[in-house]
Amino acid sequence: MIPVAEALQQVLDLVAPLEVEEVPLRQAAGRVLARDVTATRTQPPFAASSMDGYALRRAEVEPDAMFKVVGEAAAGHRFEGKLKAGQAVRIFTGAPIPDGADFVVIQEDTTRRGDLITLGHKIGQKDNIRPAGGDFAKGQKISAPLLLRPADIALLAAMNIARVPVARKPIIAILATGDELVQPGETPAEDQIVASNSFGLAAMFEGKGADVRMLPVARDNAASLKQAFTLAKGADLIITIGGASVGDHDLVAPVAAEIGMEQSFYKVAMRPGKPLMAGRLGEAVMLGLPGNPVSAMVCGTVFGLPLLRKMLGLGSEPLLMQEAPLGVDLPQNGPRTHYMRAHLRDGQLFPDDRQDSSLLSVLATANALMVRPVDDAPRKAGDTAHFIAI
Ligand SMILES: Nc1nc2c(c(=O)[nH]1)N[C@H]1C(S)=C(S)[C@@H](COP(=O)(O)OP(=O)(O)OC[C@H]3O[C@@H](n4cnc5c(N)ncnc54)[C@H](O)[C@@H]3O)O[C@H]1N2
Ligand code: MOO
Repeated sequence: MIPVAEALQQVLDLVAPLEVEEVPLRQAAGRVLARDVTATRTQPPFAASSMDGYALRRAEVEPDAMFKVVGEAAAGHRFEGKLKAGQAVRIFTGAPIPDGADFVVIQEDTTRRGDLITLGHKIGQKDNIRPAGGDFAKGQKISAPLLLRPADIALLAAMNIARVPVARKPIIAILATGDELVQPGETPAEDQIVASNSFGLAAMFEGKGADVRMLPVARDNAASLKQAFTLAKGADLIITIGGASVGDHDLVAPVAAEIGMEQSFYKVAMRPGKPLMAGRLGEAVMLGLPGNPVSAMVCGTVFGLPLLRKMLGLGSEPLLMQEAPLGVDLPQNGPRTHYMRAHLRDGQLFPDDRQDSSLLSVLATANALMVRPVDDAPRKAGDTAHFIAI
């Protein structure tokens, strides 16, 4: 057994950031910007009105001042002339400020009769003009790497960047193993159960930017497992589930070795997830997860997500660890880092009473994995605890 930190480092050492590809802006959300991009234009490209009202000269603003309305400026339609003394231009939000004007009075502060407007008595100091380039200037940079959120997509669009350089999506093949497994929707025989964690892991990785290839379930024999491995060809990461322990039907390690896997490690001092293995298999990295559903999901979180982030070019930082006071007393921890399914409630952390690694219903209602270090001393309610939000 090796410590979690060492195992994670070894796993991360197996991958490098993937190559860059260009995608249309509409497909860029949720992808990782892989190269810096620069604005191809200035926004706004002209000084623009921020209100509906009248453009005029600030020097002429005083209570009861009268102006002749000589034209109109709307968004997309500038006023072509030049404003002269005593003149105003009817203007709408987003319209270019006419030549000669340096102030916009909002229409609520005016009275209009025919072509004439009269100002009220309480005109504010604010000019209601958005300067050219107030948002960004041509050449302004968006720095990579960056996970593109909806606001980034809007900014890229405003910068007129129609094709976006992003990291290629990692292809992750998920291979569940076991004679007992059927797929959701099928009818299990008496001794069978429904494959679950393969679907949970697929959701986990797809949600973080991977393309997941769900392979058919491999049966507990070498031929079936070998056949399934051939279907993983082309994947960047192969994740097996189950068959990782020491039982007579746990064939993943021997079969993977037979087809050329160079193992980095087997067994990690973590709970759940002890029988985790990792290594290189041809061009791909292989992560062999234990079959117990919570073990598989916890290993996916602790190892799979950082691997994915590194492949996407988002760096190698460990998962964000947060702190909160414990809500209960806890006994001494054992010799493995314990990822306890916990509830963060009213700012306090409450580990669930039921920590068996088969209990998906507990994992599904938890919102935190509380992390207890190896041999952590007994803890009292109120002591600081560390957790990963899930
Ligand atoms: N003598 C020992 N026995 C076990 C040890 C050990 O150290 N010595 N370790 C235990 C630990 S810890 C774990 S974790 C499990 C891991 O076993 P495997 O990886 O070989 O997993 P399986 O035996 O194939 O399955 C375990 C359990 O999970 C269910 N399973 C498997 N795949 C799925 C799936 N895709 N969806 C839902 N459920 C799945 C399977 O039916 C079993 O119930 O080994 C312990 N034993
Ligand atoms: O460590 Mo196993 O992963 O308890 O279930």
